Amino acid sequence: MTATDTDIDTETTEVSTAETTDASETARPDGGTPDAADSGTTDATRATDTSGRQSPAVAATGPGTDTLLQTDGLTKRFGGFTAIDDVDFSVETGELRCLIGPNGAGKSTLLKLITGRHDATSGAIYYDGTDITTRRPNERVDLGIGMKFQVPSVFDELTAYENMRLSVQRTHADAHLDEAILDALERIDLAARATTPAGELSHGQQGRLEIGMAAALEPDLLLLDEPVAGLSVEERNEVADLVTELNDDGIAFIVIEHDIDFVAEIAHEVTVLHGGEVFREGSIEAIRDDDDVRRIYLGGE
Ligand SMILES: Nc1ncnc2c1ncn2[C@@H]1O[C@H](COP(=O)(O)OP(=O)(O)OP(=O)(O)O)[C@@H](O)[C@H]1O
Repeated sequence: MTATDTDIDTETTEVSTAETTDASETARPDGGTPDAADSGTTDATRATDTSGRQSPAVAATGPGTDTLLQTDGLTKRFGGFTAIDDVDFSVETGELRCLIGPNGAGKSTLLKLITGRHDATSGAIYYDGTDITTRRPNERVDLGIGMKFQVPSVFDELTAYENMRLSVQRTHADAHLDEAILDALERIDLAARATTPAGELSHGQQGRLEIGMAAALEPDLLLLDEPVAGLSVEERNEVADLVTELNDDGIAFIVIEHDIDFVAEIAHEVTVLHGGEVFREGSIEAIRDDDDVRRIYLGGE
């Protein structure tokens, strides 16, 4: 996604973290997912049966359970190629999960299925008591799923303050807006750069601004696709601190990351994807010591 791709209405000045697209995809004017045409028939499992009863899977992510997100046999095919293959994956409320795996394992595709940027070919996604499998991206944002994509999404010509305003105004009334924007900038250590155009911020500061903007929408689950790619060690540590702080505040995370040191610093549990399937799940220590993971992750298979 680039800044110019994002849908900003100059009257209401609105930005959505999951409604936007990157250069490889085309946004649909109806706000629907961009790839309905290429995904083939969607026969995703429905959450209610014909009698209108809620399925056990929906209830499993509902109030009183620890599970915030659950996928059930989730599959995504691009033509004849299966990028995500019958994946059962779940995230607990408030947990911080890292998603690793070799290039092409399906990590980004899985996140895009969760945000609604891709339609599922089959299977289902349940979030906080709701079947979101066919919900539009903006509905998923409203339900509490935020996303920071791999490509920059701040508006270079707007200041840090103006960028942050785009998010904060969605959750705060006018009377408290200024204070809330400054608080949000303080949280990401950018209050002193409030009047600096985002394009003049360092790569690391831009990354923090993007995460801060996504967090300002007050999600319960925040998805980050390679948040420290290209950052210096110092900038990486700042992002690690920020993610940890936001997680301590109660936001659950799914973080895709190749930088295993960063993963070790932040993760509770790690899921390894390989060939579109869940290959392993466990603690970072167990995953690091797993010879099979090392082999596939290092490209030996
Ligand atoms: N829109 C698409 N059309 C066709 N194939 C796609 C599309 N998006 C992804 N793929 C394919 O699906 C597979 C998984 O891609 P994905 O980007 O999810 O992998 P990844 O694990 O995120 O990889 P990386 O670490 O390199 O970013 C790859 O083989 C990729 O080429």
